[in-house]
Amino acid sequence: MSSVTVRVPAKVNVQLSVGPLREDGYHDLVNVFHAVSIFDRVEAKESDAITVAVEGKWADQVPVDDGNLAIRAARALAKHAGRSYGADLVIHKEIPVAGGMAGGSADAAGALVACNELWGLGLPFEDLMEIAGDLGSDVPFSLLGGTAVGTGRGEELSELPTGGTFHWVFAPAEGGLPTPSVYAECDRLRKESDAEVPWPELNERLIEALSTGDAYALGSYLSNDLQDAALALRPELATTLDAGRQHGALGAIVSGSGPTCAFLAIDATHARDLAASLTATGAATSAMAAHGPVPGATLA
Ligand SMILES: C[C@](O)(CO)[C@H](O)COP(=O)(O)OP(=O)(O)OC[C@H]1O[C@@H](n2ccc(N)nc2=O)[C@H](O)[C@@H]1O
Ligand SMILES: Nc1ncnc2c1ncn2[C@@H]1O[C@H](COP(=O)(O)OP(=O)(O)OP(=O)(O)O)[C@@H](O)[C@H]1O
Repeated sequence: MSSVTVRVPAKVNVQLSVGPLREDGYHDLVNVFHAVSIFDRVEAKESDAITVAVEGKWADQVPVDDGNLAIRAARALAKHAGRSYGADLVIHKEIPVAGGMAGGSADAAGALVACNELWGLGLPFEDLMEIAGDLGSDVPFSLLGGTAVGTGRGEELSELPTGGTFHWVFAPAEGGLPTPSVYAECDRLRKESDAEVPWPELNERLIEALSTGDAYALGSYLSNDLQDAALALRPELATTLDAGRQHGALGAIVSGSGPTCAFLAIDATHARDLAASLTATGAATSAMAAHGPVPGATLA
């Protein structure tokens, strides 16, 4: 096989509960991931070395050196297989960069699946999941897709049933937010308020809303413990969230570590209208309608 292409979705966190800071610098989470229909494509072509090129909407913001998560993923897979393999990776980028939608993680997951196929390794899904967890907390979910709860750093996943399709609008913000800075701001705000940080618990009502496909209930239970930190770093996001609510969003939330804002719509038509209103009124510079859940990294 001389070339393999994999399609990988973005995510939104419908519940992100952040526990106390651990000694290793991470936080224990209850992280309810939901994969949505904004996709990066990762193509792997036969080569002697591992290289990466990026094309598409956000290409100029993505590193093409060893810091690229797709390169790190391909290297980790070759190491696991115990041989020196090569692949020219081409990422077609649709997921906002440093936007809280796990774009880099998606590319890492895509590279794992594509190189596993290109190199004929035939490694089982569980092995890919293990390598994924070492690459980043969000990478295992990018492989799995659907809707799932992540505990630990977010890498220990259990799938969650969903009844039907949910419709979303995503408004990326100019310039990204680095994930470590948002967690650090969350810790700083907590220290300042001196309140005890509770152990994160799954919201059973949110799980019920997901399983019954009740968008109204899901909208009312959306929660993100990183939102205050993201808003402290980017106060203008509050205006975007308010505008979405005024245009009838069932819920409006910062996606993960932000700065992308996520709005839950009633149906596909409402999502299209909401996206159009957000951009027409200038509340967002761009807005994308999408739906979820969708599968994780899949051969195209
Ligand atoms: C905000 C989320 O996107 C929600 O899904 C994730 O928790 C972040 O996942 P990610 O980008 O894959 O993060 P990683 O690459 O594993 O970690 C980047 C940094 O985020 C912080 N981090 C991440 C995950 C976690 N459970 N606790 C943390 O404190 C740490 O400072 C870490 O050094
Ligand atoms: N393939 C990649 N795509 C995007 N960014 C990458 C990639 N590889 C490395 N990076 C670096 O990682 C940083 C974070 O990118 P990413 O798009 O994954 O953020 P994010 O969506 O906020 O992550 P998450 O939601 O998982 O916290 C970028 O600023 C970029 O420097």
